[in-house]
Amino acid sequence: MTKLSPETILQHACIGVMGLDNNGIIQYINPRAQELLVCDTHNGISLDTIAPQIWKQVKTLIQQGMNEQAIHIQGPRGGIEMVVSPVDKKAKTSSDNFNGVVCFLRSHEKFESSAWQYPTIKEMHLQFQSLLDHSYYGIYIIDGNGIVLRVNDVAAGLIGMTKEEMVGMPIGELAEKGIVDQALSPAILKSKKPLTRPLYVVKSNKYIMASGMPIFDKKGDIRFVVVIEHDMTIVKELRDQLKHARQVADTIKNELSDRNLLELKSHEVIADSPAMNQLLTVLLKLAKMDASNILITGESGTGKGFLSKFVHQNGSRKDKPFISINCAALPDMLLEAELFGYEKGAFTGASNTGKAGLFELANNGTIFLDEIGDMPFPIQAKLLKCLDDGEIRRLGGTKSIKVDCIVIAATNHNLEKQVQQKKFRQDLYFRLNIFPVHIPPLRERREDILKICDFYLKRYNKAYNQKKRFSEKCIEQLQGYHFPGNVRELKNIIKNAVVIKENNVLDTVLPPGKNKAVPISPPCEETAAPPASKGLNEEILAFEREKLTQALNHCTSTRILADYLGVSQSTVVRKLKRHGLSVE
Ligand SMILES: Nc1ncnc2c1ncn2[C@@H]1O[C@H](COP(=O)(O)OP(=O)(O)OP(=O)(O)O)[C@@H](O)[C@H]1O
Repeated sequence: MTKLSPETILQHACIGVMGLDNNGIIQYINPRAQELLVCDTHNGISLDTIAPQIWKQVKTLIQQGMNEQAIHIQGPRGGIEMVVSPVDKKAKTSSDNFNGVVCFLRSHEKFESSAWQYPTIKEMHLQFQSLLDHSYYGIYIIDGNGIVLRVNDVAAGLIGMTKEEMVGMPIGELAEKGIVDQALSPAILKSKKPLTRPLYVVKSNKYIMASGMPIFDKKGDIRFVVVIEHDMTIVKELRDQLKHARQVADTIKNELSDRNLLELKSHEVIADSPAMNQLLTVLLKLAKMDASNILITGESGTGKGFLSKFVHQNGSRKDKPFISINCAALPDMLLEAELFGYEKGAFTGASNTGKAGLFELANNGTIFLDEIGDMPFPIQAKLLKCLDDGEIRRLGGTKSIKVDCIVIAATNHNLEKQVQQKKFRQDLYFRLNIFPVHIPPLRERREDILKICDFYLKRYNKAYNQKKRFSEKCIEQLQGYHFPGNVRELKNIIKNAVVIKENNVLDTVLPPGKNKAVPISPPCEETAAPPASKGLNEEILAFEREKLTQALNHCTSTRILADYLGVSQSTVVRKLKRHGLSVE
């Protein structure tokens, strides 16, 4: 049997073997090592001269007093794995103790093919591949030049391509070719920072949330970028559905509030004109917002008191008290006592138990201050304090009482003018005028006339068991009339006709002399009344006085008197004052 010498074995070894002394002088190099390093060097030559980069690494290991260690180096023909093993293993801490090193060299190519045979590597690879293949997320890896190295099925599916099509392609092409709406990985390569972006894949019609993380080498260059993608299409669909559902809900809500409005209108508040519909919408909003300090202006009979109740009934305090007071109807002292209450013995005639004021009674509810413009100046100051502090003090009382109520004030006066004339406090005006609302006179919203006529005709027909209806001529007259007394006047005209007229067809309902259409009528402010001769004025005043005196025989309060005469309470109070009359 032929004996193989160590030399022969090394000459035929399939791995490279090289022995170096501590200075890098090659003591031995076998043919395979020469092949890998591409040199036909003989012993005695420095490794530094043939492969300076490799020597640099080996030298570092020697200087560090290394143990056996594998390093990966770049040889002239590709990557090489080199296991560097010190000759004197006992001495590990200093290069002085080494007797040189032995290097075992193997090409990466060979090493890789055999590495796959190692169970641990096989296992690791399997785990990595499973991770990629079974991930819920799309994952791909690109190198520092943006070339796709690996991609899983999910990522390829999200883009609408196969894995094979994607591997090796420059990732920038996805955006360049319009497959996705914007680039992520090229931006990461440029900024060298992690980045997350929503992408839309035009090709597959998918919405993706993609996050990329750059991985750096020791020099700080990007070695590769790992991108993880999440399919957001379902989320987007759900969001769209939610948005749609919200829109539907909003529409329903609006429809409901419109219906509420209609419902309310159909019960009591009649409005057909755009102006009134808009006004009701505003009032409804104020009611829902629990807004206080609403100032309703408008001519007498336009519905100021009526709409203040509408606000109360549509607010959160609808089950709490609604207290109304006409500020023009009482003398100063009495008005103050009514509004703020009094303690026993506060004034002559005061009840000896004292009395709560209307503000106290309206607590948690609404107080409606009608004819606020007629409120005496000294009481205005007290009201202002009450609005500012949210508390009142009874007449003759010493302690403050907290009150919380919605305040709605109304007037048919021009309050601004009254402020200029120093008849109304400016600070109170500002305080009350936070939500100003103006009700237009009926003649400026003629669309409402017919509806109001219909509504009250039905109501009074039912109440008085009648079957009256308007003739066309009558409707024309009503629509042409300028209604200085506004809705109140119209309501009274209809009531009168239903009760008094014999014929079921109402041919004319307007009082004599008023049944001619007035084209565009002037406002009904007292100041705007047509000038009359002195004689006529006197006649009217005398007639008024007589009517009032007669009515006073039947009526015990200004409210009853107002109802009896078909005018507002404030008008009655004003006229009584003018004639020096009073209710007993
Ligand atoms: N939009 C409306 N729909 C139905 N009825 C209405 C409407 N507006 C007002 N009215 C009726 O008209 C009458 C007068 O309304 P209201 O007393 O509220 O007027 P006002 O503006 O407060 O008058 P004044 O300033 O003289 O006190 C009430 O009987 C009310 O029912």
